[in-house]
Order: sequence, then structure tokens, then C-alpha cells
Amino acid sequence: MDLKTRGKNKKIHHGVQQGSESEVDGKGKFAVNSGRKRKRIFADQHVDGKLSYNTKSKDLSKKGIKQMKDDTVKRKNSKGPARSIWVSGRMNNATSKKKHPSFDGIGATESAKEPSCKRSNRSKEEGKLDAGKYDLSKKQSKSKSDSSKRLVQSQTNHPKVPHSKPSKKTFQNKQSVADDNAEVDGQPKKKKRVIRLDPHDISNKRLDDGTVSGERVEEKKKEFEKDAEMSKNAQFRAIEPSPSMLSFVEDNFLGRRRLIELKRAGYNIELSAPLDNIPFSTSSERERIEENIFRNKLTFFASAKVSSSFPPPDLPEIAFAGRSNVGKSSLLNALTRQWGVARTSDKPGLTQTINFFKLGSKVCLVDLPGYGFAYAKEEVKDAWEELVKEYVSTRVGLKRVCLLIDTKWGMKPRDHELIDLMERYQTKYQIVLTKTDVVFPIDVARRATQIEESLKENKSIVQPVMMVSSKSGAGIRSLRTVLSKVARLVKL
Ligand SMILES: Nc1nc2c(ncn2[C@@H]2O[C@H](COP(=O)(O)OP(=O)(O)OP(=O)(O)O)[C@@H](O)[C@H]2O)c(=O)[nH]1
Ligand SMILES: [Mg+2]
Repeated sequence: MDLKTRGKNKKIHHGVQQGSESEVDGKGKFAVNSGRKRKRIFADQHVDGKLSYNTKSKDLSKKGIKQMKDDTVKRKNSKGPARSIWVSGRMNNATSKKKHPSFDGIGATESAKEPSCKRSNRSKEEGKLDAGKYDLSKKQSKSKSDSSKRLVQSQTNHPKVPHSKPSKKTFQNKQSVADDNAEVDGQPKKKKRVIRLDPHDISNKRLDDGTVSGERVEEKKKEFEKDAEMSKNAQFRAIEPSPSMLSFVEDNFLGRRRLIELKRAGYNIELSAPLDNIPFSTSSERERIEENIFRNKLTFFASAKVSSSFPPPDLPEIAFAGRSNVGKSSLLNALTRQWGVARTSDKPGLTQTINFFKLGSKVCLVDLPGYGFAYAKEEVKDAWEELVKEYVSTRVGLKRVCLLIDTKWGMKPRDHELIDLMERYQTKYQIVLTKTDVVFPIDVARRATQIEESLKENKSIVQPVMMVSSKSGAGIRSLRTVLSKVARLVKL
């Protein structure tokens, strides 16, 4: 119970206030407490100066107790519902706060004007106090209704979204109550809360409608793109590879594999590119490269930034083209098992010139700069692309272009551009899927089927699509076989 408030009330006028307290609590022992507090209060008032209630305090307190008893009896007789302590406490609090000024006006101020009040005046003053009491009870009831309003307000003030849109009238009521609140509590009006309640604020609507916001348009665009991408994925998953393709993938251990599976199959997983080996070998060492031509030493002998720097075409050339970071340089190393000769990096755009490597004295392997995404300036990338295009369209000794495609991402527009160019200049090219170790075996087969299908009308393409992984060594052997045939059959 709000004892603080009680004290305040008594400070103003003990008799009336006791009545109001008894109305709230309705307990006899309450009078004792009020008596104790009253003494302290009178002392305060005396210090304030101008009140001399000490002489009549006993009478007034008696009157107050009597009044309280009467009220208690009345309450017992009345069948009204008992008010909850919390509610009455709040109401009492509100009452006390609101009653202060009016009460001062009637009781304290009047008394101050007449500091030497006599017994004859007492009745007059008591009459005034009664009038004050009547006034108080009237204001009290008003205050109670204010408090109950505030209770409702406090419930409605929660930042919950209302179920139905509140009418303008309701809003105004709420606003007035809020204003009332601000006045009663003597605190500055909280404007933010009022703004939140404003049903005419269209900021939320704007988000919901999607008509005004530019962000919404962007969101929709992204959703649309996502849908298109999803349908691409769905199309990809719908591809059914041929049984021969599936068996090739399985036989060569293409696609993502568990090391335990490879170990069981007889591969030495301690080696780099362990699948570039003969399965079920009794030796823990790697078998020799089966194609003689790839046993030769790989030596870098020229690099060119412009076509005028190209070395003379003395040897048949096999070039490796493709987007940046697709694994061109890594494939050169894996084919020859000479890791580190062609420099590799996980940062796209490492190879920035056309690099020529001799493989013995029979063939030349050419590492081309990548196109597409790379950490380089646009004009630099354009220059590389032009150089690559010039090389594949004009180079005399070029016998085969291995066009490398990342198995996970498939063909991109720049790949198609290069294909169109090679088709135009009748340059022989073969698609090589790289990084097969990062996708599932079924997806390797799907990607190969998809590309074969899309390019089956092309004239300069050499089938089949090759599938490799420089990391695991899967499919490397098959690619060696194909490329050594190219080297053997060439006539310069
Ligand atoms: N998992 C996996 N990673 C690979 C494979 N081949 C290459 N990589 C990695 O891919 C990254 C790029 O390889 P590079 O050989 O430098 O690629 P590139 O096509 O020569 O790149 P640019 O010279 O920038 O055009 C490196 O981090 C390689 O380790 C592969 O078969 N499997
Ligand atoms: Mg490279």
C-alpha cells in the first residue's frame, strides 16, 4: 500500500484524509497509524508557519476517527464489489496528487490568512473543511475516473498493433487522456508515444503497400532474380545423364569422394592428386605416367603481353583457356605432375601474360590469362581478353584449345563469346570440366551432359567433354591420353 501517499494526504488535512483512507482500507487499526503520522505532519505545518491546528488537533482527530468508523460501517453494509488493492492504491495516489492544489486553496491558505483562529471560528473552518471534503470527494470521483482512464490508457499504450484500425475519435480521446496524464503527473508530454499511436501515420502503410518505397522495388527485383536462378537450378537437377556418362564418372572416381572410400579402392591418399594413379596398385608409390609425352620435363620458355611477342610457332601447341581461377595453371602442373612450374593462386588473375611451356621437344603447352572475374582494372582485363582472342584466332601452331569450365558454375557468357570466336576461325577446342572434386558425382555427369547437349551443333568442338580434378587427380589420365594423341598426330 502506498504509505508515502497516505502521509502526503494527511499533511494536507488529516480529518478528511483519514476518511478517504478508511474508504480505501476499511480497517480499524489504520487510525492508530494515521494518528502517529498526524503528529509529524502537524509539526511540519507548524514550521511552515501559519497553521495553528495544535489546539484543535485532538477534536479533529476524534472527528476523523468517528468519520472513518462511520465509513467502515457504511462499507460493510454496502454490497459493492471490493476494489483491488493495486487499483485503489493507484487511485489514492492519483487523488492525492491531484487534490493538492485545491486543498491548499481551501484549508491551508484560508487558515494562513487567519492565523489566530478561535473556537467560534472552528465551526466555520470545519464547515469549510467539510466543503473541502465534499469538494474532495467530488474531485476524488473525477480523479478515480481519470485513474481508470489511465489504466485503460496504460493498457492501450502498449506498442502492440491494434486488431482493428482505431477511429479518429478514439485517437483524439487517447491523446487527450495522454495530455491529461502529462498534466497530472507534472511530467513533460511524451510526444514520441503520441506519434506512435497516430493511425494516420502512413509510414507503416508505405512499407506494406510497396508503392512508394524504392527499396521494395529492389527487393522484388532480387526475388525475381532468385526465382529465375531457382528455376535454372531446377532445370539442372532435371538433367538425366546417359548410363555411359554415369559409368565413366564412377569408374574414374569423379565428383566429391570420401577419403575412406578412395583408400578402400586401393588409392594412396598420402600422395597429391592420389587418383592420378593406377587403382589397386600393390606399390605404395605412384605408378609412372602412362603417356610417354607427359613424362618429359615442363620448361617455361616465353611469355607474351602482346601478339608481337609471341615466340615462333616451331612446335604444335595445346592451349588452356578459361575464366580466371578456373584452374588452367593447376591443370598444366597436374598433367605433367610437375607442381609449381606454372604458378597458381587462389586469387583470380594471377596469370596475366601468355606463358609458353615446352614439354620435351615434341609439344608446347600454353597457359593463357583468364578472362572474366579477376582482381584487375577493367582496361587491363580487356587487354588480356583481346590478347587471348587474337591468339586463338590467329596462332598458326595451335592444335587444340582446352576450354576449361568450372563444374560447379557451368558456362558463362564470356565462355560462349570465345566459343563463337573459335567457331568462326575453325580453331579446334575441347571442353574440360575442372574442380570436379567439389561437386557430387551426379552433378559432374549432369554438367557434362548439359554442355554436350548445348554445343552439339558446333563444328569445331571435339567431343567428348572431359572431366578432371587437379586436386584429386581424377580424370587426369584420360585427358593425357586424348592430348598425347593430338601431339602424335600433328604434322607441322
Ligand atoms: N578443389 C580444387 N581446386 C582447384 C582445382 N584446380 C585448381 N584449383 C584451385 O583453384 C585456384 C586457381 O587455380 P589456378 O590454376 O591458379 O587457376 P587459373 O585458371 O590459372 O587462374 P588465373 O591464372 O587467375 O587465370 C587455386 O587455388 C587452385 O588450388 C581442382 O581441381 N580442385
Ligand atoms: Mg593461371
